[in-house]
Amino acid sequence: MTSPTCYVGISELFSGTGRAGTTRTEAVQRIANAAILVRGEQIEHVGPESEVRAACPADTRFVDMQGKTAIPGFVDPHIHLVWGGDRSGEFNRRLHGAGYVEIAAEGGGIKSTVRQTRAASADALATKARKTLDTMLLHGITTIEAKSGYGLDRATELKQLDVMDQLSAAHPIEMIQTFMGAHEVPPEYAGRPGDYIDMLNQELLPEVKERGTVTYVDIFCEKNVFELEDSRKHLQAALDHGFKIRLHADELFPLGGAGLAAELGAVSADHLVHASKEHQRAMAASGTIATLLPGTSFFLRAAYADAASFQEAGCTIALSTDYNPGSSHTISQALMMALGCMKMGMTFEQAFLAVTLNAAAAIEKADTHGTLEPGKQADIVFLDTPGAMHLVYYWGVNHVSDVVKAGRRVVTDRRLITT
Ligand SMILES: N=CN[C@@H](CCC(=O)O)C(=O)O
Ligand SMILES: [Zn+2]
Repeated sequence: MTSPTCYVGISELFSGTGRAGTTRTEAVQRIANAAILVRGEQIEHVGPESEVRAACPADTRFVDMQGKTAIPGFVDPHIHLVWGGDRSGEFNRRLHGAGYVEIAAEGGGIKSTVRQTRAASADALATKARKTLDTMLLHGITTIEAKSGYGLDRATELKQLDVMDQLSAAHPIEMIQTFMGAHEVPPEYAGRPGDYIDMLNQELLPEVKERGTVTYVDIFCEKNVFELEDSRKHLQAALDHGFKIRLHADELFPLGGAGLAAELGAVSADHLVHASKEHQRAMAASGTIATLLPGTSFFLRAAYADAASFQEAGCTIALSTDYNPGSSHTISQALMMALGCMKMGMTFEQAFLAVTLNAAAAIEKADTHGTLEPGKQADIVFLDTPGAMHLVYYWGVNHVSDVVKAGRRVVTDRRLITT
């Protein structure tokens, strides 16, 4: 058996507690002068340093973290990882006054990335996505949900999934895969979203299921994209094929996607800027996580979801960057916490749980991920700060200095360890 490692000299350990998503912000613990004992891939003990040292076996290797803060690795439960090209020109057009919907209607937006993703080789897509994963790891993200959805045809959707398989096997970041063939209506099916959904249901869902690597099916349930009936049809077909489901819901218009998510028992409904109170309550009753995406609101200069309203309705709230080339080109979960606190009325504790334990719940990993507790996977981020509060208090700065993923050190002193 491998010798355990004990991380000592931790000025503050800050973590949620428990094995399920929570609305209880008291579910955070703060331990001053802490230590963490790790054996193999798991945490064996956390607590005050003197207590943990007393529990360490004789062959323990001690690593002095020199006053850093320890938190669980960030989980990001909504990532558009694999895509080609660049939309900075479109972004500049928006700064000059063009609207996101206006650009999309002209064939830009998601469709522009689809063209560039179709044209790119799998190798080029993998190289670009690997760099993104490296940047995420350096910012403390240790687990993500990653979607296809910039192909919108069989070959390119499968190419995206192939790239995800390749990166999943090679990169320390743990990846849960989602098929999002229904991200937009492709040009070949313009004006015929129902026919496209039929094709996805009959041809692609069985083939994707066969791969065995994809957990979820997601859809952009939105006015003039996939409206409620097409969304219901696709999601029901996904459930029938044995997938779990998640939705982009009520982002730009109050269509009722949040209600559909609750009705069908979706694991998560995301965006939710325009979700009605009735649908928020329905989501709470169905246990559907509310994954809020403040980076998108920021980047589109749009309204923010009302976190207090979801909290009051009893929803478990997660936060995600929604990393993508058009509406939220960022990988910083710390920045999402800052936006959650400053723009959505969240407390620090709520925002912290939303990027750790509740984000893990949004990908059904809360029993093993998202907190620093005995028996959980040893996904640990060390911050070069006197406490976790600096994630928001000293905002816009990457404070991550060291990362341990599944018990293995993968970032040391802000540098990736490549093995
Ligand atoms: N809402 C739809 N999809 C993305 C936007 C993708 C894009 O603009 O490329 C989102 O999650 O925000
Ligand atoms: Zn998205």
